[in-house]
Amino acid sequence: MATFYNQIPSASALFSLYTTFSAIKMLFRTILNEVVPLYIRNYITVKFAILFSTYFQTSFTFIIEQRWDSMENQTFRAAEIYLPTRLAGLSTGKLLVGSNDLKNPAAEPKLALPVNTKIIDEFEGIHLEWILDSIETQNFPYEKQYFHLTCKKQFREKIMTDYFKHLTKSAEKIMRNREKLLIYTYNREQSVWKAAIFEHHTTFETLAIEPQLKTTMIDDLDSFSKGKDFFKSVGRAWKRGYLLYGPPGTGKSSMVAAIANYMQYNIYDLQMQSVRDDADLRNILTSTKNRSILLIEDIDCGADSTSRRKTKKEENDQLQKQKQKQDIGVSLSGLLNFVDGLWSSCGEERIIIFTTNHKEKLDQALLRPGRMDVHILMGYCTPFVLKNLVTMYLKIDDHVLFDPIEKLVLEVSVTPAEVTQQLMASKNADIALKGLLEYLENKRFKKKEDTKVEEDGETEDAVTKEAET
Ligand SMILES: Nc1ncnc2c1ncn2[C@@H]1O[C@H](COP(=O)(O)OP(=O)(O)OP(=O)(O)O)[C@@H](O)[C@H]1O
Repeated sequence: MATFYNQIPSASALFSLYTTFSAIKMLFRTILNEVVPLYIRNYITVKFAILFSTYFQTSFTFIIEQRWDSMENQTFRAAEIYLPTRLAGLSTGKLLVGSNDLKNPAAEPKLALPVNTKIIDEFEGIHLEWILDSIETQNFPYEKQYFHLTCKKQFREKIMTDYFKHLTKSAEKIMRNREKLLIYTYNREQSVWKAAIFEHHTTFETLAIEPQLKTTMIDDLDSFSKGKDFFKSVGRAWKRGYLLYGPPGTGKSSMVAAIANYMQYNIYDLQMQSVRDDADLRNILTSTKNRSILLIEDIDCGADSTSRRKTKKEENDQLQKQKQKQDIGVSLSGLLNFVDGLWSSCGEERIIIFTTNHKEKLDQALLRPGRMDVHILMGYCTPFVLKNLVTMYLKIDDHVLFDPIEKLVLEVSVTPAEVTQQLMASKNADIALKGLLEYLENKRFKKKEDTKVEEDGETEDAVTKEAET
């Protein structure tokens, strides 16, 4: 009777079987490699893989890349905003935590998306798995990230039609309720925008400007933010351009802060010097988000259009500026053309703000009608602005020194920055206002002196000319 032990082949029989099988396998592989060309072998392998995945795979994966058609992919952006809300309380295995709140180091750290970690979401009972992945590429200026969103194959349509809508709507809601605004500056070395928390507390309530200007600005911003359909109906891009001009210290930056706080828009603060060329500019602009402000300060580095003879120093300055302009590879009007063209096709709800201390020096291309929608003069203090500042800083609305100070404000050009500096000198209204009065009197005295020197100079010139002739 054959026992179990009798049926087990001997070790030598097993070894000879193994060597025979290996030899056949090697022979088959050699024939295959020599007879069948590589591309046919690859083709067969791919076909097999597709066949197996189609018939046996039950899941479906959406891939969401950072860029879409060389623009920032808004679906990717929405996922980036939405997914951190799915992290708290979930056992993802690992979490990224951090804070960039410099003002409050003890602030509770925020959660961010770790790379290569599964994040689970659920939508109308459908189980979804998100993974953020990244690869380094040579073509892309920095690491390229993308999301994998996996669901059961049968829910593919539902996810396409309903879940992505839910994702973008949720992201929009989160953005609207976000408590802190961000200010981005462009890092030329890494070709990325770097964010910091924007904590400029100026609002339209604390900005001392003429009431008419305040109302105009607020109305303009309101109609802009509600103007999606209007802009569409007249075939224009949903964007608004403001040119803020006026002497230093008249509140141009404060106005930008008031606009950002009112609209709840992040600011992209662009230094033209950090732009290398058109390709760089395209990258810079396409990586800015909707509902934001593109701010370009002190743009008066264009050619001086005034006919006044320049001093040696001014000529040197201009040469330097022209050189810088060549170095940066894009001109301001080039930027404008770009913004007009590019943002008309891809951006929505954008504000662009230029500031300058010398409107008269600006390139005419900038001032052409239709370029900057609204030109706003941020001027010297008027009696109204002065009173407004005093009320804000000293919490008083009347004082015996008001009258002489108001008269002086009409005589000398004083900026709100100068006035606030004097008002900050003391919390005591008598001391602060006395200081302001003296400051203005000094200014008036200096102005008179300067006028006298100028007049004397002109008389001397006339006398010299007469003597020469
Ligand atoms: N209209 C204003 N209302 C209230 N505060 C103001 C106003 N203008 C200026 N200030 C005060 O003066 C400071 C400097 O003003 P700001 O930087 O806004 O001026 P600016 O016109 O942008 O100057 P620059 O051209 O030098 O950049 C502000 O921090 C603010 O305290």
